[in-house]
Amino acid sequence: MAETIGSEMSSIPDKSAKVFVAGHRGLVGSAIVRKLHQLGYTNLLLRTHAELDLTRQADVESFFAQEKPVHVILAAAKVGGIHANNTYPADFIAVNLQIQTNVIHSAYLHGVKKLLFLGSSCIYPKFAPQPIPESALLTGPLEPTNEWYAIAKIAGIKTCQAYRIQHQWDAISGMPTNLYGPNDNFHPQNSHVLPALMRRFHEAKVSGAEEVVVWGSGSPLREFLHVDDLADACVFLLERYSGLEHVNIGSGQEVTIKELAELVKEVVGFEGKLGWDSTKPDGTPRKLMDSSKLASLGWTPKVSLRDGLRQTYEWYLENVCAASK
Ligand SMILES: NC(=O)C1=CN([C@@H]2O[C@H](COP(=O)(O)OP(=O)(O)OC[C@H]3O[C@@H](n4cnc5c(N)ncnc54)[C@H](OP(=O)(O)O)[C@@H]3O)[C@@H](O)[C@H]2O)C=CC1
Ligand SMILES: C[C@H]1O[C@H](OP(=O)(O)OP(=O)(O)OC[C@H]2O[C@@H](n3cnc4c(=O)[nH]c(N)nc43)[C@H](O)[C@@H]2O)[C@@H](O)[C@@H](O)C1=O
Repeated sequence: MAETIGSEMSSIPDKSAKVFVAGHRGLVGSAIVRKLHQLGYTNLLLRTHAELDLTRQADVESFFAQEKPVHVILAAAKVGGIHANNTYPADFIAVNLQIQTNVIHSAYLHGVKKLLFLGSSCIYPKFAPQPIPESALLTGPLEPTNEWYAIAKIAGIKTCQAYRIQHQWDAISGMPTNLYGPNDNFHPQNSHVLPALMRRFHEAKVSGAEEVVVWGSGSPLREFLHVDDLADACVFLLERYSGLEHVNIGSGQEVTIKELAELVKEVVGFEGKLGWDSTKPDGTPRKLMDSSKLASLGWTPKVSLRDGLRQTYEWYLENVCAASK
């Protein structure tokens, strides 16, 4: 199976073609919608979860039969941080398998030209070589706190590959690293680390608390990518990549959780102390992705972690805090 940029299956999309962005109100989907609008795409097909529950196979089939989108970006999923993944394993495996199987199969059946599936860096083995190349997939045991979600995401990559091999259908997969930005989930327990800390530091600053408690040991390393960069990479892949293998999408910017906590503390302006809750899991010790394949196709990220944090905090103040007053 050829892995080419600009192969027969890949063509630069017509900007008036109908593009279905599944999950358009989430962190990733909303950034992809902003990027598509910015690039001049005029015919976006959008449905809220309440309007179309993607776990319902018959509804998904009717939707595709009626709407006949030309391209699909699948950014709808059950998503959460380490605590949510560890607490709701059945939801993370079942909902994600259902959504992706329904959407991929219906898209294929109803003549979609190209589909982009999004996985996650947690698909790789817990002790994968660093930085992690695409070829590390399925070479070792997974991190237990998110293995259910990872198994669903691995099945998504394999489903895209199977449809490509059997039907010569243009389904591709992108593997984003840890993301952050506007429209993130700021839930105190179920969110990812960056929005969780932003909220906790902000609330501590407002209440005059002396200490903010951060989970785990502070030693795990994480690579963060601003969601606007991710959205840019997704459209880049949709327009230019057509290959069997999934593509890593990272920033190359890696920090320890302790460094992240100190950076968020500074951006928010909290002047108290940091405490550590060692009863909470650390998860994977390190997951820096090797994004050289994407770089070799011509894509590079633009937003630094410090600038991205400042912009996200402004967004949080204007949209989450202001809305709750
Ligand atoms: N956030 C991150 O750090 C990372 C995310 N990713 C991947 O990016 C993709 C998007 O994640 P992200 O934007 O963060 O997630 P969000 O939780 O912010 O958004 C997910 C979206 O999917 C929708 N959705 C969930 N279930 C259903 C359903 N049954 N039917 C229809 N819509 C549904 C949600 O709608 P509603 O809220 O109404 O339920 C929401 O709009 C996922 O595939 C995720 O795995 C990959 C790596 C890192
Ligand atoms: C994107 C990725 O996200 C998940 O994996 P993760 O990278 O481990 O996610 P996380 O952001 O929740 O935590 C990162 C680190 O940060 C520490 N940490 C400190 N304090 C808080 C805190 O307050 N909240 C959270 N959530 N973590 C905290 C936490 O203990 C851990 O060491 C996957 O489940 C999976 O969904 C996936 O693909």
